[in-house]
Amino acid sequence: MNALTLKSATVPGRLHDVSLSLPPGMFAGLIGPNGSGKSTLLQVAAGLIPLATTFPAAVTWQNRPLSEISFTERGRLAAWIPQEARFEFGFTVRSVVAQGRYAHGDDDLGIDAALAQLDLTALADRPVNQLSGGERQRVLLARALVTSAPIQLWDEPLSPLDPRHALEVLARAHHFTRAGGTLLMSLHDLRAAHCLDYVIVLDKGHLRAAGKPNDVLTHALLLDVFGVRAHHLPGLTLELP
Ligand SMILES: Nc1ncnc2c1ncn2[C@@H]1O[C@H](COP(=O)(O)OP(=O)(O)OP(=O)(O)O)[C@@H](O)[C@H]1O
Repeated sequence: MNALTLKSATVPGRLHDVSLSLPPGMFAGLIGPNGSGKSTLLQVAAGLIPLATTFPAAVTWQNRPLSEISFTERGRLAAWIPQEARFEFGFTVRSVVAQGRYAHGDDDLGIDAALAQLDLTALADRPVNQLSGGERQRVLLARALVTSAPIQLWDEPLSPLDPRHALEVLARAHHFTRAGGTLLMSLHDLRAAHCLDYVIVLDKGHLRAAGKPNDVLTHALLLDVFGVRAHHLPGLTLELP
């Protein structure tokens, strides 16, 4: 079974004929320069942007066409984290995280654990629109994880996080995929992408390469797609204590 597939996904001017499939248990990184289509692809995968054409183009979750999955069931099967953690209203952190249980009948299951995992317990009663950027991002991560959805689609979640929180989120993500979940995460940190199971490279809306990081992140590709030279040098390595 595939957890997530895109077949010939096209959004005019943004994404061109992209096909990919991710099995359960895969932690995949989505990389590409600014404007290459990462956010667009994630929103297509989440069912938030309709495809320009239907058959044979399609998005499937667990081998089922998205069009045949009700919105409530979508809320149980997949979670999407937007690139920007913006909140218009001052709902409390706890109530925003609790939105992740909406598709489960607002049962409040796992909310305290998710708050603790994202280091938000002390902030639980604070209004979300008065938090720092990194704190707001952690609220979105907690809301996504509390859904228990087996498909997680995260748009640059690491960018606003400090080193310790970023490492903790990566550890949580690996734990999630080792337990059978599927995570597609966009990121700009190519060194972090190198540590994932699989990388997908977008360039100007086209799928440029996909596969194991060692096979895909070659010097030639990095120079051609990103315009950077890669060197393997000893440097600063960070890990959780
Ligand atoms: N709502 C929109 N309507 C029309 N075009 C859009 C819209 N959002 C993005 N685009 C365009 O689609 C292309 C892909 O944008 P997208 O946001 O998917 O790129 P990205 O790879 O996520 O970029 P970044 O690394 O800067 O976040 C860009 O050319 C962008 O200008």
